[in-house]
Amino acid sequence: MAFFTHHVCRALSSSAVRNVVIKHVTIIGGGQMGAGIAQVAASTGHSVTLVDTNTDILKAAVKGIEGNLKRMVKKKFADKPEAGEEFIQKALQNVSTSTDAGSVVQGSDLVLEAIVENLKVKQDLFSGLDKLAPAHTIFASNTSSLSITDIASSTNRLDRFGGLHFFNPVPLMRLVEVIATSATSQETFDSLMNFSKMLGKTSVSCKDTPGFIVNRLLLPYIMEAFRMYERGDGSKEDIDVAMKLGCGYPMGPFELSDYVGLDTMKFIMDGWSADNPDNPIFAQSEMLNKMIAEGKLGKKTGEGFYKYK
Ligand SMILES: CCCCCCC[C@H](O)CC(=O)SCCNC(=O)CCNC(=O)[C@H](O)C(C)(C)COP(=O)([O-])OP(=O)([O-])OC[C@H]1O[C@@H](n2cnc3c(N)ncnc32)[C@H](O)[C@@H]1OP(=O)([O-])[O-]
Ligand SMILES: NC(=O)c1ccc[n+]([C@@H]2O[C@H](COP(=O)([O-])OP(=O)(O)OC[C@H]3O[C@@H](n4cnc5c(N)ncnc54)[C@H](O)[C@@H]3O)[C@@H](O)[C@H]2O)c1
Repeated sequence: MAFFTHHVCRALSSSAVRNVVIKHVTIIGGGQMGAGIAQVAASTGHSVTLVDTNTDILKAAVKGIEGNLKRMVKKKFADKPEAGEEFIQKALQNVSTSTDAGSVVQGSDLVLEAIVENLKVKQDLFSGLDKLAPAHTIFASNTSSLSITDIASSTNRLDRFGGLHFFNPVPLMRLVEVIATSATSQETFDSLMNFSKMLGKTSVSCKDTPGFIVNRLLLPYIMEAFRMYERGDGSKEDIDVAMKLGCGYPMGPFELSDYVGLDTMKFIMDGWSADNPDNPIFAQSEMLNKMIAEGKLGKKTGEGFYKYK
């Protein structure tokens, strides 16, 4: 019944609003995820403005995008290097950068954030942009597990707000979770689904429940791997090999944690601990806290559970 009511309400509340065809995209946060999403959007013909507060990060992001495109083109256009070069140049021409989100959102159909996993910071960002973006602009968050409803509550565009959760590395991972809150209009949801399709991704529809689908299952698995290691029940190498060869996973839990970034893992974990203080699955990991205090954040800093140099 609730499901039926929800869908009828979504359909009614938004009947006057047209679908937004997303062509111009502002992506906020030029880190691992923002740069990856920018790469895929630009290579599929969207015009992209990538925003970060840090100009060095923006330079590194564009350089990384170019490097990744070259890697991909080598394989895809093996017999046609000139067409490959043209593809790279076209994609790069679709990307511009800025340190001021407020000045670039006017022309955007979609504003997608991939900044730090912190509710207050995301809310502050969107509440400011809500006053500057055109009425038709859809806002979306790439949050790993914060509530989309909570992030959207900082704006006056609840019907034009949803979640678009990409996976790392964005150019290779085929899934996007599309999240609708109870206030997201059917048109907004359809536009986000269609955008994911235009990026060449497969989408699944998710409710705005903690961790959506993937992270609700992934987080307890990774945390249990940490506990096994902390108890001395297995070495990190053996646990990684076991999960790769025993389950066919491309990376073991420690390799994957280094890949995601241990700071991001902790931001995610802290959110779950705060909301579920009595659930041992989400209890703090002293090992993780110590590694972060030592600046070992994983692949991005050259060391996490493993060394990368
Ligand atoms: C406590 C909290 C826990 C929750 C955490 C949640 C985080 C988040 O919300 C959700 C996630 O994302 S969860 C995370 C979800 N993610 C996962 O679970 C990831 C699991 N890992 C994997 O799927 C694989 O290991 C990879 C796909 C990463 C690499 O593949 P591989 O076979 O092991 O290694 P390879 O041989 O090196 O690369 C193969 C080819 O790819 C090419 N290439 C590589 N990187 C590239 C890039 N960035 N761009 C473009 N291209 C790139 C490379 O050049 C090569 O091409 P070639 O033409 O053949 O030379
Ligand atoms: N790392 C992953 O595997 C992964 C996967 C899916 C989703 N996510 C989510 O995506 C988001 C970003 O993760 P990431 O791994 O790319 O982080 P990251 O640390 O690599 O990048 C975040 C970037 O945001 C910038 N930033 C922070 N506040 C900003 C602001 N107010 N305005 C503009 N830029 C700002 C930072 O300078 C940084 O470059 C998080 O919400 C994370 O939970 C991460």
